[in-house]
Amino acid sequence: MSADLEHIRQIMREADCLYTESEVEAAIARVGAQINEQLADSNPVVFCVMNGGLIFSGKLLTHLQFPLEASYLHATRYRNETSGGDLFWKAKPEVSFIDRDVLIIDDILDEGHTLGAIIDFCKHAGARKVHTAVLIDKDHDRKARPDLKADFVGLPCIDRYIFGYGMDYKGYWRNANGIYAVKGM
Ligand SMILES: O=P(O)(O)OC[C@H]1O[C@H](OP(=O)(O)OP(=O)(O)O)[C@H](O)[C@@H]1O
Ligand SMILES: Nc1nc2[nH]cnc2c(=O)[nH]1
Repeated sequence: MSADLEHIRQIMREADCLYTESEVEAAIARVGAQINEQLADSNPVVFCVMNGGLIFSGKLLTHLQFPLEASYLHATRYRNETSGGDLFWKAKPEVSFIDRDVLIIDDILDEGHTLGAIIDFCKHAGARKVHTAVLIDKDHDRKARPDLKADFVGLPCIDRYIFGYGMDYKGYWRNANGIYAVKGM
């Protein structure tokens, strides 16, 4: 069924901007500097978590000034909905990372099921060390593993459903050039 584009446009018109483009870009640059400090000698395999991690990964990668291999994996829990279900692997990593450092880049750490499962997968598959970077860490007490923190975090976020910079509303507005919260959610 095709989307109701008027509804999709209305979501953007009525959304609250939580972070502007320049605030997000500054956060990405900060995360890039931290990763440069900590991982420059680790020769990591860097995995973008599709789809949401696409924009953060692309922008973050250009800040990284050391040798690395970049690839992607695709795991989804929300599948274009606004509440999550079971994690579904659409594409497991194809680049070998046995005994290598891995850096996982995703857009958001919300309840943390997705990142937790990806970390477990990489560890069981033989990664030497798994590092994680997220653009947004959502602030609430529903974390699947309260001790699971991302190593690198761009920005904190209030407990609302957000979109932009890779994050979608029903598959749309991943292209929004700021971080927006859906009205009433
Ligand atoms: O911390 P969690 O509650 O597990 O949620 C975070 C995950 O949810 C989104 O993925 P989604 O399943 O929506 O797929 P997408 O990347 O294609 O948007 C996002 O990209 C994270 O990977
Ligand atoms: N787009 C989007 N995806 C998510 N996945 C988990 N939480 C969120 C959220 O707030 N927005």
